[in-house]
Amino acid sequence: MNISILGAGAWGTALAVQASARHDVCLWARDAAWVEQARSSRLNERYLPGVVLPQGLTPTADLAAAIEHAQGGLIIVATPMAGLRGMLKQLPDGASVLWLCKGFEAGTGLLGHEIAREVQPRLRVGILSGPSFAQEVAAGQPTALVAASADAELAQLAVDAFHSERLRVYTSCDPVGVEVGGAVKNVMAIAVGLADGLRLAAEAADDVSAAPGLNARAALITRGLAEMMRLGQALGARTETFMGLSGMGDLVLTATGDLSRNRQVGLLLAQGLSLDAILKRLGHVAEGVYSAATVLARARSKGVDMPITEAMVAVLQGQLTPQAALDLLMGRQARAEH
Ligand SMILES: NC(=O)C1=CN([C@@H]2O[C@H](COP(=O)(O)OP(=O)(O)OC[C@H]3O[C@@H](n4cnc5c(N)ncnc54)[C@H](O)[C@@H]3O)[C@@H](O)[C@H]2O)C=CC1
Ligand SMILES: O=C(CO)COP(=O)(O)O
Repeated sequence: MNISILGAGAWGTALAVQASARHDVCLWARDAAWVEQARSSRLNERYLPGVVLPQGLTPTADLAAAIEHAQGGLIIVATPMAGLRGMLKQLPDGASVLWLCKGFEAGTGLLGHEIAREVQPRLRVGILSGPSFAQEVAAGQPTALVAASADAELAQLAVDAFHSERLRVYTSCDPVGVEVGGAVKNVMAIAVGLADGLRLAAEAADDVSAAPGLNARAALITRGLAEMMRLGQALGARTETFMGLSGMGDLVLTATGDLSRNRQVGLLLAQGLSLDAILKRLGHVAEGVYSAATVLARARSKGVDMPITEAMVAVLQGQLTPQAALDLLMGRQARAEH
């Protein structure tokens, strides 16, 4: 199959590396200088250091040629959420496209499939999501993904493209649930990072008496899942999706795995670094930073209570310290769990 991956960050590059073992893969980057360098070095030192780009993978800066290459095959949009709308606008009618980004669009508050409906309703669209750190996928470490689309043939095309002995690809007919899971887990990973970071700071100060520990981590993950499900149900998702790879699976991975950029944001905020300094240090996108406020706005418009998200928005906007956010969550009125 001919596959074009649009966006040569960590995740686009990792999937391109995997797929190029069996398919003819084009990897488009907007930076022509990067393409020149990648063609000669066969490396992506900026976004995925140490991973060799196989010969079956062709880096290109020519977007039209990349789109042409995937005619009758598959296009993967691998930009952050902020680039999705711009990419979809350039794709031809009838193209088969999946995106990898996880979030709500800042400003409009839309999920990917809603953006697609708005800008290019004649595309065949879906999402590829699930617990998957790019570095592990690039290294061929066992991973399971989910391809979600209302179009079952398109989800199957994703299986044909990426399913292998190292990478299992499940299908789902619930793009709404899969997208809500991917967006909300990023915000929860910031929250868990924040709590774990407060713990590390307390250990460094040799006073862990009331610091958040493993109990707090489990509570945030579980109550985070409850927030994710409430919002998903209000937006029309299927409940069982949140018990799957793109819900609980990705939430657990991102909230507890130190490779997560969103978790790192929380850990570093708890150390007292400014958000600007953290984003510079990461050098990669941390979608939760940009979509937390839109998750909250979307929840409020549906009358959905999302207290952890609300606290994270206040921390990210500098209105609450990490400790005050935790105190606020602990101080909420008692209520029934379900
Ligand atoms: N890195 C990972 O392990 C995973 C990432 N994702 C999601 O995939 C998306 C991309 O993540 P990464 O590749 O890790 O990001 P990254 O920060 O490593 O790279 C982003 C890439 O997109 C390009 N880019 C940025 N803004 C753009 C725009 N407006 N238009 C076109 N290109 C643009 C950058 O030049 C860079 O090549 C994010 O939404 C992320 O949440 C999903 C699963 C795993
Ligand atoms: O989505 C991811 C893993 O599934 C990557 O998470 P981060 O963007 O937090 O690194």
